[in-house]
Amino acid sequence: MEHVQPIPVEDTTAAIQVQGVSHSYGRTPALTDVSFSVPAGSIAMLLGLNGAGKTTLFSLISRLFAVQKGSIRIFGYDIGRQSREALRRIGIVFQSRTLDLDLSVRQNLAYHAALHGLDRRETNRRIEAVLETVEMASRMKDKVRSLSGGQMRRVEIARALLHEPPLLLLDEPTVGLDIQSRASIVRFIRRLVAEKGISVLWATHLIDEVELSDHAVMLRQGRVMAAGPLEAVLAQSGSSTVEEAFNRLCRAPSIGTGVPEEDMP
Ligand SMILES: Nc1ncnc2c1ncn2[C@@H]1O[C@H](COP(=O)(O)OP(=O)(O)OP(=O)(O)O)[C@@H](O)[C@H]1O
Repeated sequence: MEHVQPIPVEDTTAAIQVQGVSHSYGRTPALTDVSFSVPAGSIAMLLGLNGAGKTTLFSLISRLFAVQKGSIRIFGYDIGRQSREALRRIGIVFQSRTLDLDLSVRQNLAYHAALHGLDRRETNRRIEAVLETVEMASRMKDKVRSLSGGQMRRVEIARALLHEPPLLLLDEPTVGLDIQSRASIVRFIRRLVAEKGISVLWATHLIDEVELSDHAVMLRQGRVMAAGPLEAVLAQSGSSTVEEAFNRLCRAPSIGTGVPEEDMP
């Protein structure tokens, strides 16, 4: 009997579909032939050491940089050719802080709402709602400067949610926070996914933030080492824990040098 190969079907409902993406800074390659997809309604953890290419990937998905090679689709919309449709579906929290310290929490959010063309009444309604979500409504009138690092992060998450995007990009949102603040951020994000069905791509190297029901994209020196439901990634790498998979896939000796990445100058 003739063996019939299944025909690969392009999943246009994927929240993110990255296909064959490469990116270089001058001659330095940062991403090489990166492909993966994030199913709608799921949390995908983007795992990799410092320098693995996580921020570069976020910069391409959020169109901070133009895609040099390959394609990126957000809910089926090409980030280069249909950027308006793609970008309005994305909320992003960058690694570095981007709030204006001398404005109030409300003013920071109102500025973002204006960029998205929301009218005053809708702006007020949404600011209250998103600040409730991250339990920061009581600090609405306070200057950002008076907040703790964890509270600022919560305001940044609120801001990213203000235009009600179905996809949230988080670039190491818990780095530098104490255990309690980290836990509360993780809790808010997971609650958002469960209650509102939004999709999340979450860059981290903190493997305790990963749960078995998540998807994972394991990145090492700009290459995807494994991607898919975490359980499948564990099975594929012959690992019984996330830590083991991370060590095998993301922390292996540096390609071409035999030197572990963290020991490199
Ligand atoms: N503006 C830039 N110019 C030149 N090289 C860069 C630039 N930004 C990043 N790189 C290089 O590209 C590679 C990927 O960096 P990137 O910041 O994307 O990694 P990362 O996984 O986000 O790391 P981290 O966790 O430290 O933020 C690294 O080798 C880095 O040195």
